[in-house]
Amino acid sequence: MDQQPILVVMGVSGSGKSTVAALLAGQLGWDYLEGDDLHPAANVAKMSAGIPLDDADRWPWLDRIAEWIGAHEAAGLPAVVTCSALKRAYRDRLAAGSPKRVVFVYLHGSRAEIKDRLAARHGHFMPTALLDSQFEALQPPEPDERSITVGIGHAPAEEAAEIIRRLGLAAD
Ligand SMILES: Nc1ncnc2c1ncn2[C@@H]1O[C@H](COP(=O)(O)OP(=O)(O)OP(=O)(O)O)[C@@H](O)[C@H]1O
Ligand SMILES: O=C(O)[C@H](O)[C@@H](O)[C@H](O)[C@H](O)CO
Repeated sequence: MDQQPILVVMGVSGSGKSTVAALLAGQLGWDYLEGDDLHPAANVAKMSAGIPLDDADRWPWLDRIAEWIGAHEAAGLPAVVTCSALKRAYRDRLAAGSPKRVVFVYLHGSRAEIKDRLAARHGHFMPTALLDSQFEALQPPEPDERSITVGIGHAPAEEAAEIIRRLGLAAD
């Protein structure tokens, strides 16, 4: 890779984005953004009420994340950010400002596996009932996108190590 990347850790709710991305950012010593922190309050209220977000809800949120990515592009800094980035059009928006540096890391797992994890997770606004809608919206990365797909069947530290190895990144 010519320049150090800006990694967008993506996938449905409960696939492990926050867990794996925090490990990655810590090990690499890179800036980290939890994408959920940029949701407008109305989006969080909607999800908390068990109503899936639609495109109109997501665009302003994606634009905020794209702005954060853009700042790292402008500064020449590597970074890690979590974002479900479920649809191709969302990813194209996120990568538009730095097409050579954004790499999507898609955490891929079965509905059953993720449902179990969500059922065991507490204190998070996203209800398990929204998982079906997440899979309905999901468009996995296509071959022409800069991405890697990582299976979620391993321990978080192993997933982070796999990502670092496959992308040829050096941990701090
Ligand atoms: N590799 C893993 N093995 C086992 N459990 C995991 C793994 N990765 C994450 N988990 C657990 O699964 C749950 C979901 O993980 P996490 O919150 O990181 O997912 P997420 O994709 O960020 O979800 P959301 O988009 O809803 O915020 C958490 O309780 C987490 O501790
Ligand atoms: O795109 C979406 O439908 C939502 O934004 C969710 O995916 C959340 O951001 C998050 O993953 C829940 O915790």
